[in-house]
Amino acid sequence: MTSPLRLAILGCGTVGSEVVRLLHEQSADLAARIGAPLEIAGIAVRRLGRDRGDLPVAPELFTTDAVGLVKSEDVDVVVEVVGGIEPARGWLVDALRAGKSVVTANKALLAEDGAALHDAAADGGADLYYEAAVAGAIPLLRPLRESLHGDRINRVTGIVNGTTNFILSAMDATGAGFAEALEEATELGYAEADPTADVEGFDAAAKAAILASLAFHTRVGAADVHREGITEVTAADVASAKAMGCTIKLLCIAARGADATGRESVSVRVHPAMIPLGHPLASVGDAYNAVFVEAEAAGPLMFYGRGAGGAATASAVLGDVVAVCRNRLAGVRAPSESAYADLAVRPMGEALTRYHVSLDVADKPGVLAAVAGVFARHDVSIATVRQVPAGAEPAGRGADAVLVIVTHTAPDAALAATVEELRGLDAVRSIASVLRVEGGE
Ligand SMILES: NC(=O)C1=CN([C@@H]2O[C@H](COP(=O)(O)OP(=O)(O)OC[C@H]3O[C@@H](n4cnc5c(N)ncnc54)[C@H](O)[C@@H]3O)[C@@H](O)[C@H]2O)C=CC1
Ligand SMILES: N[C@@H](CC=O)C(=O)O
Ligand code: NA
Repeated sequence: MTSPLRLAILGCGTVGSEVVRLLHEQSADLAARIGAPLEIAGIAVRRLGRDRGDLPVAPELFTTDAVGLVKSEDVDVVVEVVGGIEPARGWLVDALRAGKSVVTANKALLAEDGAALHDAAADGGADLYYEAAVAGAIPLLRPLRESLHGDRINRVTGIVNGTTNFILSAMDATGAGFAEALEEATELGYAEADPTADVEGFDAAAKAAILASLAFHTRVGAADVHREGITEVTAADVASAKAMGCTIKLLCIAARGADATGRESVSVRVHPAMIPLGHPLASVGDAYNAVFVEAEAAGPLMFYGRGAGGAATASAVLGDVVAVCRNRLAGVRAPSESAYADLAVRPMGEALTRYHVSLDVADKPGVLAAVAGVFARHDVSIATVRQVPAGAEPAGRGADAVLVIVTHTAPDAALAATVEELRGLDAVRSIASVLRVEGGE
């Protein structure tokens, strides 16, 4: 058999330790599939003292000198599972420029400065693979990057954050509020000690940027993504959704469309939205992820599985390790980044959405007409109106009546302006819930 391919592993936390374990457990199969054995050249960690006795590797492989490990002449492949922007960016740019293949799970870095990595990969003639960065174990980026390159993708809609999906699923199942559901997610080990990146939508926004870049052959960064998290989603919102035969999910939506001047562009957004129970994403519960891709010739495609967790994520990392190692042995590299389309990213105000608005109103003549007039002034067409008498569900608001309005599709800016004007209307006592609605029209 050919001489071993040598791996530098950067980081040995949740994902890194599982990568190391699987490399050991699967070593014979991996060698057979690649055509050469894999050897760990070193594992960069922050502190050497930690007890990692359960990991099947020689203790002398651990080092705190990540830079030295990356630069080492006898490293072929760098596996980065540390996360964050720096020092990861510096390590990976150096490795790629030196012609080393890189496998990374670092969605934050790819969304913040994917260009630096792709450019370095092109400069060094090296492979850059990152299947684990979006939707963990689910094979999704390779299909977008390879299998669907003969097709034209129009839209990608996904649940790409496991923590928030767990929280929203728990709120839906038990009627719990956000804080209570977050506590449960933390107890079960889904949410991290600082859950900000998950619950405020930063993690999903980074993944949305990566998905949009691949789907539309355009560089889309985290800053291009409209982002809203789930911290404002209330038990009343969940009840409103249920009453409409819907559920609430944190969605990542990347869609082609025309901008205000009619030029082709894309919109990329992450926000909570109501989706009908019959929508393919509605039944994705617990901490699972799913991504729905709509392509012109292929039609709808659905990808589903575990988007997080050490072993699940390590599966995607190892799949990439096998791919880059095979390429090295064959003396080839995967096609470079495809960003030729260079489409503009539309502002959120131009995204076409639908709103569900629940208003506490006075139950007297003329109120419905006044409310409808506000929608008309902003050129927003109403799809359905439901009036719930005070005391009926949703209960306990002390209003005379609750008006539940669902709109047809309109630019987000027009919908937001409608809600703002409704807030100032005399007949409207308060706005109980505003949520976007996706699917089903
Ligand atoms: N945990 C998960 O379910 C998933 C994680 N990812 C990504 O995988 C990457 C790793 O995530 P986790 O393993 O969950 O994080 P983690 O926090 O468990 O592990 C990161 C490790 O890197 C170490 N580290 C930090 N700075 C270092 C340095 N300068 N040198 C060497 N080691 C250093 C930390 O001590 C820690 O052990 C991140 O980019 C994350 O976004 C992607 C998909 C799912
Ligand atoms: N925190 C993320 C982990 C994977 O990317 C999630 O909850 O999905
Ligand atoms: Na994946």
